[in-house]
Amino acid sequence: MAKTTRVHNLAKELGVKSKAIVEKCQAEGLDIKNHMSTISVGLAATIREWFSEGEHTTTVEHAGRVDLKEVRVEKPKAAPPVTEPEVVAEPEKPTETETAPEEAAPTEEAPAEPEAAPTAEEVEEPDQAEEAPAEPTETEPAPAAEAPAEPKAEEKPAPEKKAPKKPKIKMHEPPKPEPVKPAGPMLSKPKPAKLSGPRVIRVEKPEPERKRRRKPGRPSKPRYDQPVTEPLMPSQPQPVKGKKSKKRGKGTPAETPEEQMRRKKQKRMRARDMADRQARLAAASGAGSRVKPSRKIETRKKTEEERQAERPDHATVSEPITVKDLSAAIAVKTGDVIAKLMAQGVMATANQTISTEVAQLVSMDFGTELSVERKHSAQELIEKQFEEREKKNVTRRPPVVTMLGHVDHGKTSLLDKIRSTSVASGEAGGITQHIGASQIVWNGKKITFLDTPGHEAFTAMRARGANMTDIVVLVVAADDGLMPQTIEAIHHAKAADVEIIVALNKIDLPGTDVNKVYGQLAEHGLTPAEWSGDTEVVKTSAISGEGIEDLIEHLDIIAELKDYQADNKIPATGWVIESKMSHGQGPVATLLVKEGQLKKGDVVLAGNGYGRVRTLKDSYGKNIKVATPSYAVEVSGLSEVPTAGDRFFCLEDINQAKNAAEQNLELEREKTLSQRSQVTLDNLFTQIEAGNIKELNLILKADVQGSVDVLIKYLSELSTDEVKINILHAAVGGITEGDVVLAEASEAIIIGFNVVADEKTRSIAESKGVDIRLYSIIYRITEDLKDAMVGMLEPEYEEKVLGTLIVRDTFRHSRIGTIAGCFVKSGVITKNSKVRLIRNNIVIRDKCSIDSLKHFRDDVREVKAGLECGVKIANFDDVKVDDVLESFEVVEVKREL
Ligand SMILES: Nc1nc2c(ncn2[C@@H]2O[C@H](COP(=O)(O)OP(=O)(O)OP(=O)(O)O)[C@@H](O)[C@H]2O)c(=O)[nH]1
Repeated sequence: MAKTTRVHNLAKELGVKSKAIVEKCQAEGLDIKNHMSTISVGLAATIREWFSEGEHTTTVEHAGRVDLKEVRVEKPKAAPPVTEPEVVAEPEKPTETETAPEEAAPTEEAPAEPEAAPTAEEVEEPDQAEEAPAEPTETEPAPAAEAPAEPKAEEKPAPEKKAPKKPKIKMHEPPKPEPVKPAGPMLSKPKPAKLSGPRVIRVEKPEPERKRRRKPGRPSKPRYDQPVTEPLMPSQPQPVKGKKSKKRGKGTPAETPEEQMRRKKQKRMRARDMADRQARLAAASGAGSRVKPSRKIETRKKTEEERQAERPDHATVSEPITVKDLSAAIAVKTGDVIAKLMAQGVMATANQTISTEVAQLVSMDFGTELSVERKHSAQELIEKQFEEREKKNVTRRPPVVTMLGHVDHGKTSLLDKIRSTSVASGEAGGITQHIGASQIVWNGKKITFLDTPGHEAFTAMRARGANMTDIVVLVVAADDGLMPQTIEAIHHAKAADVEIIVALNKIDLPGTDVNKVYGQLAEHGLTPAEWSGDTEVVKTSAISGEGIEDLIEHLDIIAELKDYQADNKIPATGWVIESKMSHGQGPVATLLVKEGQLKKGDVVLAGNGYGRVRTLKDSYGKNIKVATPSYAVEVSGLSEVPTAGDRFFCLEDINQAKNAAEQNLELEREKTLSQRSQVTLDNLFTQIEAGNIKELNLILKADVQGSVDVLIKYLSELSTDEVKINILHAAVGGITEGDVVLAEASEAIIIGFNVVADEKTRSIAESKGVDIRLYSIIYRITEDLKDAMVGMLEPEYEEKVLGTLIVRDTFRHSRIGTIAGCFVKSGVITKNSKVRLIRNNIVIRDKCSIDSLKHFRDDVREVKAGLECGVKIANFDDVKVDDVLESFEVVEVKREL
């Protein structure tokens, strides 16, 4: 690096006044303020030239001479001539300068030849042009712009070029009679240091460039080193900030096209960097960024707006839909989606699945229309594969007939008569409890019968049965006529688009009014053929056997007309009619073959179950080898008990069956989870608002009948125009599992007044999401319900049960009172916990403090499950053996409305 000196040191060296140097420098436009200012080596060399006597020999310096007489200090002896050490010091650094002393000789010796001054074009290097300020130089005769490392310039004798316009020096005019002497052969005074000045000038050239960058708006001062390419005084107006960049952008005339390209490229890259940075800041939403607060807010706002704009109008997701999937599809934060779901009364975490309907509702709230693509399960793919199979052996198959009708109208008896068995007499309670199936052969033709239960509770199964069937025999007792379930059966049969034939049963009974029944049938779209309608009505008697053959004949005629067909050679498929877990055989299923053949040893997929067919039995319990279309067979060998109505498939690969069965199980579980959205007091208001609830179902359990009656009265009065209070069940006693099941099925809330739910019931309720509310003050129940219905349920405290204790013995102490000797059945009891005393599921005493808790003789803080302890309930002594103590703590609950 260049060594520097100070003005006063240099003045001392030259024997001149510091002030003279300062003034001279300032006159030349240099930034030298006072005698303490630092001077670079190059400048020092220049100054030495200025203050030398007639040895102004450099090729680049054209500043006015200094009148040394004026500026010399009083004691000339103190001013030594230019010293050698200075000269030696300079060449220490760059290698170029090392050669300077040697190269100086020819330069010094060379006579100054102004004509020989090279033009700017000749001497300018491209690099220099780029680094140099943008002031134009083309019109100026360039001073010797020799680079230190440029041998070409050094070889040439340094010509004295034309001096550019010189700045006016205020201090003094150069003496007229003494024109500038060209550097002459002054061998007697060899001062090589003088020549090193201009060389060093080139080395330090980048410095002024840096300064200019720092203060781009300021007019640039002429630099001492500027003669390299331009005169010291600017010949043009000073560039201002904007102009400068513009100028640079266009490129100086000295710039080559490559340089211009390079500069443009750099500019583009800088712009891209800035854009990237802005993007990163925006993506980080300002968090952790070093952006100024004002700008941060601006960025965040912009981001939110952008998000709004980025939300798609339409999105597509595949089932099953998790909250995460939905948020990704509609470009909304998962937290926001969860909040929206909560507002709709659906509690779900990011990874939980939600129903399609709920997902679409949420999407609409965010302004996105959601399409849901059904993801094809393995079973669906198998189904498709089966449907596309080539059928080469299509033949007629027996019709599948289902007996439908009202309870006790004689379905089973009729079927029994048909197949000449005695199934009806063997049934428990006289009610058909499950779907049975049988096949009869009549005149060499087969007919398959499905016997469906007629009870209301089995409506769903009956509906499934109707879908499997070809012909429905609507059994109507002639004495009863059409009953509610008969009408329902008609609707099911019509919806399934199957043939309907009416068996007007019990025709043997006296006093039956056939025309009345005909009229009823006609009312429901089944006008009898006798009345010129399309419906065949066969008068039958399961007792006398009247009309049985006629009925079978009619069935056969319909089958012939419809020509039911199937391929009986391909792998079988069909439905599960019924299933059970057999003690000896494991899962057993009754399958109705729709198509193909089912053999012993076949791999079967049926709902969640799969396996090889171990046994194959017909409806009479006889082992058979193969079942063909319309056959109902009982199979064993499945891994799980399938559900009635499940489709079954015969597959070649047991692994395929296994995978599909496992997937079915998983899908079923997800479906159950996504469908569950129990009503609770917390989400009641939102459910009401969302229109999900029009009736609030309640189950009331209380300690005494009086409480039940009062509660029914008070709670019924809470009904409003929006919500009707519907008390499903009200009874005396503790809350049972049955109450929870009923509450789950009917979306009800359980209210317990002075009663509790036992541990098992509580855990079932928790798993099913059933809300159980326990109270000991009636008005609190009404208040809570009222508040919940208007969405004003206050955050409050909830009791968290810690443990359950059984009182095994009691000890009377004259001073303390009755101590309950307890066994901690579950959980824990702590000294600080509250207890309630329960006798026969009725709360006898609630929220009691504990006076003392002992384990043997020791006072303890807590006693855990499996240990015994002594509990003294504060201010209460009526403790009895077998009482239950429930320990609990009161915790604050934040409601999420
Ligand atoms: N007199 C007379 N009684 C009949 C006739 N058919 C059935 N019954 C009687 O009606 C009662 C009910 O018969 P079921 O065959 O069990 O009737 P269901 O429709 O199968 O009844 P669920 O299985 O409960 O749906 C029995 O006592 C039968 O003996 C009939 O044609 N004439």
